[in-house]
Amino acid sequence: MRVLVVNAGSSSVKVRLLDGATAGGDDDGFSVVGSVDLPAVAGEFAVATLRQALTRLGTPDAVGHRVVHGGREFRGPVRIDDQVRADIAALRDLAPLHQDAGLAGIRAVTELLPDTPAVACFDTAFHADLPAAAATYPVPAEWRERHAVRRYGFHGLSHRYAARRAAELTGHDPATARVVSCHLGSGASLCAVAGGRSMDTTMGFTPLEGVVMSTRSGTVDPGLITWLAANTGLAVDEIGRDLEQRSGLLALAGTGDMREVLAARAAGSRAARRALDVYLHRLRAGIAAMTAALGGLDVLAFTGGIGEHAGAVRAGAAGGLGFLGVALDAARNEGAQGDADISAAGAPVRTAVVTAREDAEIAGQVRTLLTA
Ligand SMILES: Nc1ncnc2c1ncn2[C@@H]1O[C@H](COP(=O)(O)OP(=O)(O)O)[C@@H](O)[C@H]1O
Ligand SMILES: CC(=O)OP(=O)(O)O
Ligand SMILES: [Mg+2]
Repeated sequence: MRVLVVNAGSSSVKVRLLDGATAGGDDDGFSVVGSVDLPAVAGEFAVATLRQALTRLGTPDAVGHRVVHGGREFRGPVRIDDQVRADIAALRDLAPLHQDAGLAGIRAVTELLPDTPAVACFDTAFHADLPAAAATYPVPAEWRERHAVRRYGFHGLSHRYAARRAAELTGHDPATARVVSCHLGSGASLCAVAGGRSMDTTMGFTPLEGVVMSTRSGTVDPGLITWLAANTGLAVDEIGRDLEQRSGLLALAGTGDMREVLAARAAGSRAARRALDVYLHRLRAGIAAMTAALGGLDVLAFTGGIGEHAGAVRAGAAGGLGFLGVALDAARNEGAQGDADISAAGAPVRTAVVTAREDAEIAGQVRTLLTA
């Protein structure tokens, strides 16, 4: 089955054609036939550009879309129809930038391929069965009941794939392994995975909670927000924008690009050093918290642009986690290209680098749903 995977992010759209006829392999039997990255402007992108891309890539049998928020309704992949599209749109207030991008992708592809079956695959679905202790905020019942306030979690497509792949790479059985998956891209979250199930994760009601990101703060004291609103004249939407777009690495180092942070630190920048120290402090704390949710750790997985390429970040995180049994082989860590086991010989916890393959995960879900 040839599946066109559309991963429409807030700043770019990645379109890939995968062919699932190839059996076996590292990515659920899907090989990438072609790939096109398109710019997205404010969540929209040109149908004409997409048409050109499709002409180059060829005709798919089915389409799979990454949709960030599935709310309470969507607990797994669904065939897209008018009702599903309306239900996805109704969730936009919960993650406006991400949801608008996903909807724009669905709209554009539907226009070009109206008769091709299309499936929505959700970032939140992997976390739909989080244990109540991890999913519940200790806030008034009316918030939880009337406004569906809970911890949803995100990056589920990436975590699900990375946890399984990291277990395989390190000689563990994915059906039983306890894996902490670290998706470190411009957005970042960690996930505690036991036997392929999400047991805890660092993002919550929105993709703002958790570890430090490129431009997002991650977790801050909620009292800070009420204090700012009461005392500074900043409007609530300005505070929200500042926490999402003007915080994180950008706020501390002047750039949200980890490559630039690492280069500036190497050149002696104190701001870059502190930004990295804060990033790693929170990352290690998050990994330890995820490990506690699992009652122990077999495999630590790094994925996403930073997780895959920033050996210094992996070393900085692992360096403080020896007490958990994590230890890296310095040469393997520095030299890692693509999927690799980077553990020190004899380390009781294995550490792996995994290329993020939301596309393979989506294609697999599309095939499973449409052939069921
Ligand atoms: N070689 C590298 N070294 C360090 N960081 C890198 C490297 N390559 C990419 N990154 C970082 O990865 C991040 C983007 O991750 P990615 O997963 O591609 O983003 P997105 O979440 O937008 O899909 C950026 O902060 C970028 O600096
Ligand atoms: C959910 C989320 O944060 O996605 P991204 O990392 O693509 O911004
Ligand atoms: Mg990403």
